[in-house]
Amino acid sequence: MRRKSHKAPERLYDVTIDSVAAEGKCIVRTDDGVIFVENPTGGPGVAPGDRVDLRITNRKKQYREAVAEHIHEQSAVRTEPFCEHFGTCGGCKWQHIRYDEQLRFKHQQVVDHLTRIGKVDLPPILPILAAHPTQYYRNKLEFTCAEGRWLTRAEVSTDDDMDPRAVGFHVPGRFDKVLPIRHCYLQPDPSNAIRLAVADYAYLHGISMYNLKLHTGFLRTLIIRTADTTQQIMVTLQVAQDNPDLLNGLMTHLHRSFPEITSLNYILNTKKNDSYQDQTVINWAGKPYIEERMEDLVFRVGPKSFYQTNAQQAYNLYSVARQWAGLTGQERVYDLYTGTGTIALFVARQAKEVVGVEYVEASVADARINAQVNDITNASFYAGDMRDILTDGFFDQHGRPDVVITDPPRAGMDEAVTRQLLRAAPARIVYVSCNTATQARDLGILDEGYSVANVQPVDMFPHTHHVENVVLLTKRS
Ligand SMILES: C[S@@+](CC[C@H](N)C(=O)[O-])C[C@H]1O[C@@H](n2cnc3c(N)ncnc32)[C@H](O)[C@@H]1O
Repeated sequence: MRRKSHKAPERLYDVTIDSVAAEGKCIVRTDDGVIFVENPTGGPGVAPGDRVDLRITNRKKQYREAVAEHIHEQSAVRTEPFCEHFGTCGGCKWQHIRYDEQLRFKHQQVVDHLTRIGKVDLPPILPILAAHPTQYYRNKLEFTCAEGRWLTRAEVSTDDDMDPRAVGFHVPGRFDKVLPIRHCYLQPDPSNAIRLAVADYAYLHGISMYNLKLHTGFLRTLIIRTADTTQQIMVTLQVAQDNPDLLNGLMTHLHRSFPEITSLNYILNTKKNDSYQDQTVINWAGKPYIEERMEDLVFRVGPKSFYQTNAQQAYNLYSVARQWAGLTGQERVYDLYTGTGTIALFVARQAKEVVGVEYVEASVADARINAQVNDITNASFYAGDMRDILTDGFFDQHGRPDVVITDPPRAGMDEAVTRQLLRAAPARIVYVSCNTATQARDLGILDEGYSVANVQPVDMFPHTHHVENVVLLTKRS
């Protein structure tokens, strides 16, 4: 019989957190190697400069992982978290770190990745573009409805009055557990009021929430989109059962309580999971889309369309990309991973021609509509996996690019795509990235033909570890 080992977990006492590492973890460097310290849900949350006791939770060949069990002294980079859900919610995990320090850490992360992973020659990296405001900056939030225990109204004070219905975010790592949110600092008004109205209405009218384990219940998700630039608001409810009475009651309530909602929709999803990209959206009231403005452009955003979630910072980022594209009106620009074509359309008036490529067909359809809505006739969009579509034949058919703007997902570009860009040999490549580790890897390959001429980090998501980065590459002669 094998005996269970009861070895005491390894602990380190009174160590100082050095800095932040990838994915929002912190790092401690010891003589025995590095330790990555998690900021666990429900834990105290650590910050660089804290003096802490650590419990090792995992040992790997190259590093160890740990959680902080006790904080002896708090670092000067700390500030008071603003949200009551800090430590339990998975969002805004850096709100205990001062914003100027968050920016410093993000800037450092860009420098570290580009130098250590990319190993390319770099010009001085520009100061990171800070976000203003740093709260209520998101234009889209998706809440999950679930059975929970939560007070719906301030005046309810006894345990018996507690609402068993939650509308909030998934508890990190738990597909079936939802954290009821009272006030979220991510999306502007009336986002909180709409979410509370749905939870209150469900409570008062006995509407059940979908149970992801038992597959019972009615309300699944609530998606709220707000467009700061036009003040339009879209609400989409996802329900699991075809029950017109329940649905119409709730929709009528929202419609009357929030006349500012310009697009009210629902999705009947009877599948076992909440993903709705393959489901039909029914427009219940208002228009089936909202509009965002950027300079003289109007973008239609449907319930399933992708649009950058921080519209103000997206504008700043696109402006950098367009400036670095160096357009004179004579260039053929390729916008790779174009989504709904926003970057392509943003640069189109200053280019001879723009070609956008993206693999989500619905996004390509949105891009074409947005080109029409804005009277842009020199942009064309094609659907396909970048690796398959960006062939020599494609370039022969649509013309070689003078400039490429590329904005891949977190995984970066497939190596075949990166090599294809080397072969296509545009004069400039503007590489927009939401993951500097994969961007750095790709820059290492592009180094065969290109020099890094400029680097601009952009903070799109304050109080998270995420950082966007724009890199200008110029062809070596
Ligand atoms: C970071 S988003 C960029 C969106 C767009 N540039 C914008 O600013 O709104 C990345 C886009 O790449 C698309 N994508 C991901 N993998 C792809 C692939 N293998 N081939 C083509 N498109 C892909 C995604 O659907 C998504 O729209």
